[in-house]
Amino acid sequence: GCQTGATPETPSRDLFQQLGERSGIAAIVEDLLFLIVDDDRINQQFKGMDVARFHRNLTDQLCQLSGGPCTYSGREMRELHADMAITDTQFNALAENLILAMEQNDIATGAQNRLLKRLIPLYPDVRNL
Ligand code: HEM
Repeated sequence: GCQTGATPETPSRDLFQQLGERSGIAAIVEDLLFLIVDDDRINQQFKGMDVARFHRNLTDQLCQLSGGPCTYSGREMRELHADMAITDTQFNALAENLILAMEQNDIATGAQNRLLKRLIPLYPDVRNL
């Protein structure tokens, strides 16, 4: 579960709030999915994926990374992306789409950047470096 309740304010908690809590993050991930499907730089990679599972797991991951009360229960990042041969261009394309999705959901630029900063450590795993 991912409940929101009376919890002391911490910097990480604050990012979760700025993203609109789990429901706000779920809306961002939904918009991200539409952008991915429209983006010829990356959409072929996502052909045949389980959309509902992707939505749930990425939402939980971003919720947890932003300091929210969620636990990511999807597959391990390196293992999951290992056979995809993801290029820098494709990684950047996904990041660009995430930024666009956050823009569409009126997320403040500072909050956008703070989330991106927390995703950067996953770069070597996603690119299998
Ligand atoms: C920081 C960057 C990234 C993060 C945090 C991330 C995270 C995730 C997460 C949480 C899932 C769902 C895991 C699950 O269902 O068990 C996923 C699935 C997937 N990711 Fe990534 N990802 C990133 C970058 C990329 C890039 C750049 C690509 C390709 C362009 C990509 C391609 C995929 C595909 C195709 C799936 C679906 C696999 C399937 O369900 O068959 N990811 N990713």
